[in-house]
Amino acid sequence: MTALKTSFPKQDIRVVLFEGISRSAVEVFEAAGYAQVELLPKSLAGADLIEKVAGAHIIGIRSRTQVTAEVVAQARKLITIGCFCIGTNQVDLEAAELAGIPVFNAPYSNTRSVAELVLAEAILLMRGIPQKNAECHRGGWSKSALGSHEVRGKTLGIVGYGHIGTQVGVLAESLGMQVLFHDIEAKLSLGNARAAAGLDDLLARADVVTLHVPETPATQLMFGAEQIARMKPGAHLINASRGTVVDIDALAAALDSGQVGGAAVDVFPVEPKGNDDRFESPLVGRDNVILTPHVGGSTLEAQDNIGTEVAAKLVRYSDNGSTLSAVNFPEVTLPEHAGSHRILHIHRNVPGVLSKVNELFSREGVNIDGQFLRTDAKVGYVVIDVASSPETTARLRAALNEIEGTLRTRVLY
Ligand SMILES: NC(=O)c1ccc[n+]([C@@H]2O[C@H](COP(=O)([O-])OP(=O)(O)OC[C@H]3O[C@@H](n4cnc5c(N)ncnc54)[C@H](O)[C@@H]3O)[C@@H](O)[C@H]2O)c1
Ligand SMILES: O=C(O)[C@H](O)COP(=O)(O)O
Repeated sequence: MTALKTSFPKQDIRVVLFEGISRSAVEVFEAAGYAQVELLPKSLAGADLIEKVAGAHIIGIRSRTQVTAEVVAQARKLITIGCFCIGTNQVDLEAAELAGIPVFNAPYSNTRSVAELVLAEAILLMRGIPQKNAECHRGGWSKSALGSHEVRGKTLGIVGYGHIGTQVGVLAESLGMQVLFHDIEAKLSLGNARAAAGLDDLLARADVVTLHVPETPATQLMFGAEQIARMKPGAHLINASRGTVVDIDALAAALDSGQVGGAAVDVFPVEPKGNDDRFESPLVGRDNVILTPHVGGSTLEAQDNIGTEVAAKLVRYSDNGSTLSAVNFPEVTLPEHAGSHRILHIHRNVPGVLSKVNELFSREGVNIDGQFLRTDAKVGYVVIDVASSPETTARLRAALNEIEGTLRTRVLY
């Protein structure tokens, strides 16, 4: 097979990876011939982020970097974004789509890591270990079974029964826990897990409640004073989803009153941008709270896998145009195009664009080797393989750019 060459030289494609993304990602880019890969240890914000992104063709971020509509608007060279994590709420997905920028993520690679942490926390909270640990560190010694329970036979309430929630449920059952879940979608129960009659039913029955919903307008502060009051008195709460899901002041008050017996919190409404910044939260200083710095998915195994998975998706899009598993874009799986020039045309999904594209090719008398089209509500993505000279391809691209509704074109050969 002939080596794939892009019309825009690969050695000039600038890749910037923020937030300490695994070196496994760099290896994927380098193996594919990308020479300019910059690895930054933390996220940037404001003018610094805009400036850095403006010079990049490909960026990789984790949960911290906020790629807003403003950042997208100034990122004129940017062709694709990789979220080296599950959550994509930190990216303005619509702004990216309308700028012709597909966004990719790693939907599965860290789910096991989160599930293991959550299960460990459920055990520690049910045993009152956070308090005992803190007391020992202060020179105290409370050898007592008071308030310490096995998890066996207790009820775990899972809110959001998706990839992580289901894994937590399976692991919890293997320890003998009863698993109840609540989801807005109808979900197949794994093992002996049971769907609760609703969130209130789950809250009334669970000894430990764990949250695994994404950040959406509907999940913002979905867990506040009202929901906490419906929990069993003294039950425990785990949040490793997103910091905006829980009303943190209401949780602090409930921990003080004893309504919540203990909590494990990995995500916060405001998180430090990097490891040198100070962490502050109303939950700090409480012995019955396990605080972790958003490390649910931070294991070497998960990060290594995520690096490989997302970098491979970005390389594939950059080299070949495939958008399979993009989270904001029409999905097209494309074959190799050795011997043809591949023209990518991204346009607003309005009537008449495709007929103008096809008219152009018939007018130019260019033979089409293959054509692929997918649309979603806002955008159409048409990929045309042609056997033409570089000059003809450049002329076709210029003419495509003139078609009303065109958002972006690229040529690969
Ligand atoms: N702490 C970490 O390091 C870490 C790591 C990975 C993921 N996460 C977070 O965990 C979230 C969940 O991950 P996942 O892979 O399980 O996602 P997923 O999409 O597979 O599952 C989410 C589930 O929540 C359900 N849901 C959505 N809105 C809901 C609502 N209002 N009420 C009840 N259920 C609702 C969905 O139907 C879905 O089943 C991610 O979106 C991410 O924000 C955090
Ligand atoms: O969305 C995710 O996968 C998690 O929140 C992990 O994010 P991180 O890569 O910033 O640790």
